[in-house]
Amino acid sequence: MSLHNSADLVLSNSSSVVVSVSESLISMPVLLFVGLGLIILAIVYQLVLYPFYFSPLRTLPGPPLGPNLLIGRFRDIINGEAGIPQREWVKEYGTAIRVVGPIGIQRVIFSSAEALQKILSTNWLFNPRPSFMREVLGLVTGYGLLTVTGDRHKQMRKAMNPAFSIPNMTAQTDMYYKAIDGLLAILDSRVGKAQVGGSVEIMYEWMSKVTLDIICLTGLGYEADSLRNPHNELANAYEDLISLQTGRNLARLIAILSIPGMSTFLGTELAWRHRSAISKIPLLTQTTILVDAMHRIKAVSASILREKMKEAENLENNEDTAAKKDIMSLLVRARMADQKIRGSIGSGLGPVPYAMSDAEMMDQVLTFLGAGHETTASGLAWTLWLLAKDTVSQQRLREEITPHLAVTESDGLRKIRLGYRELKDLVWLDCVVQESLRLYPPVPMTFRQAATTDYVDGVLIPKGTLYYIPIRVSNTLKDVWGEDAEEFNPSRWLPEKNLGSVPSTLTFLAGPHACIGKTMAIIEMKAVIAALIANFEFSPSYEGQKANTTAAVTMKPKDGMPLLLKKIVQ
Ligand code: HEM
Repeated sequence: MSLHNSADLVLSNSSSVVVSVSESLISMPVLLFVGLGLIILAIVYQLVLYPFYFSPLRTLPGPPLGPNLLIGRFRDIINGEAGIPQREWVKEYGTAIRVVGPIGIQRVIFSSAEALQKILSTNWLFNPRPSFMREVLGLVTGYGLLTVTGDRHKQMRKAMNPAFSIPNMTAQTDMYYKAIDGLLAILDSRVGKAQVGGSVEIMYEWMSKVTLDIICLTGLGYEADSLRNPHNELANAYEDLISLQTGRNLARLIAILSIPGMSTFLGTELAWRHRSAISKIPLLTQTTILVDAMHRIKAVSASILREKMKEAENLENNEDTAAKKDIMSLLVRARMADQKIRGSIGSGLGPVPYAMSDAEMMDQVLTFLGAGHETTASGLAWTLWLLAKDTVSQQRLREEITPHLAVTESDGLRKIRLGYRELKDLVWLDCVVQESLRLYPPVPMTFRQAATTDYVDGVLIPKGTLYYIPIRVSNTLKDVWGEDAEEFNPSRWLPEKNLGSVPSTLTFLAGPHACIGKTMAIIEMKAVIAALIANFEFSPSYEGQKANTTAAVTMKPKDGMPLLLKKIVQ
């Protein structure tokens, strides 16, 4: 209403209307002023008053809050190598520190084994993954085991544990070798073409392909063959997804997903159909690449799951179908068995077993692909980098492995056919893989959030506090690992060094949310590394090459890790 119109109203109406209209005219700017004042006060409170003067955490040591109170230490975190600014802060300020991030959000870093044990194991139910993390993980890895908490997590984990048992892992090792043979053949031909000087290969890309092929076969019984088929839809979609993974994009995604309902919307068909319109909104341009990639991944996953269910039914009906050993087949069959018991128990007789819904099964497919692919690929790329720089360890590994691998007549390559037990018994291989996973943990950090107010390490932690779980920091603490904690020294894992008394690394985390795929990842890494080292010599691709990490959810080499490969003459 314009001022002119209001004046007409004053003249033509009763006195009560005159009063109320003139009051509203007076109160409007006042209201605006008060509103603005409150917003400024809230900002000052959040950025200055609370962290400096009121927070119970203000007495904890830590890096200074400034220089820019709006973004806190965000610039150090985003520009630094994953986990390294935090390591420096822990060295300088101690085992319980406070770091203030963007918009005044405080995070606490505990690095003592006791505190981490309390947060991750003893009191795990009161320290769930924070919701921003569940939103991000849910969008890219489905709302499976990585996002659920409490009783739902317990049920789901119980249903899934048997599929990841050692006997199942042992039965699966054969399934790795098809993909590994394919990788050896491709690299051999590329190195052969390059002749004397060897060939520079972007190792992260190869590791990403071989691990995708392996997880598809072992996890889902699906032949992706991304190594040989550059147009494989799943591999292409994952390539798009991986290309988005930088710290900055992750920070942007977290900001977008903090809008209520956003993560659900981005996962819908509607968002996918209108992705080109959505991409015009500046902050959402990258997000639509993610929406599209996830749409393609979900379409393939849904068809894999449908296939599994059909196979399981055929098996039930004694049709000519062999029982598949991949994890999804095991889960589908276990679910059928549970559903049968549920049906026969009827109402009220005994405990009804939990059976995953179709949607939950679908989320597990996405979780296996998301959690089991890039992590292992990063672990492999870092291991090759460390071996490329440490030629003595590389040669020692070759000498240990070579007698166990037979040369094939046709191509002169040493093919790996070792089983779970044999891989486990190769001592130096174990030392190398453990040490690489310690120094370059593919997941360098994670988060938890205090659901209740509690004391940790004698510090009062208010409800809602964000815990930065310092995986890489904890793996390289000098107090625990010795003066050479930040160096690659596989021999620290030799049985005679008796590391048994030292707490294990946090690479796969600890407690009820610890990685379910740990054994699988380690066997897979060993099999790939053994085959590569037996056939090729690895060295840095140029003088002065350095490892550049980029970290969103996983820590990868920024440049894809170019390494020089030369064939070992058998
Ligand atoms: C080197 C490879 C791997 C590393 C370093 C790794 C690391 C981790 C870490 C640190 C977590 C805990 C995350 C958190 O709670 O914030 C985790 C959880 C998980 N990982 Fe892995 N992982 C690897 C491979 C795999 C593989 C091969 C699979 C499965 C096929 C897998 C499946 C999972 C699942 C399902 C969870 C959630 C467990 C739960 O909350 O109960 N991971 N992983």
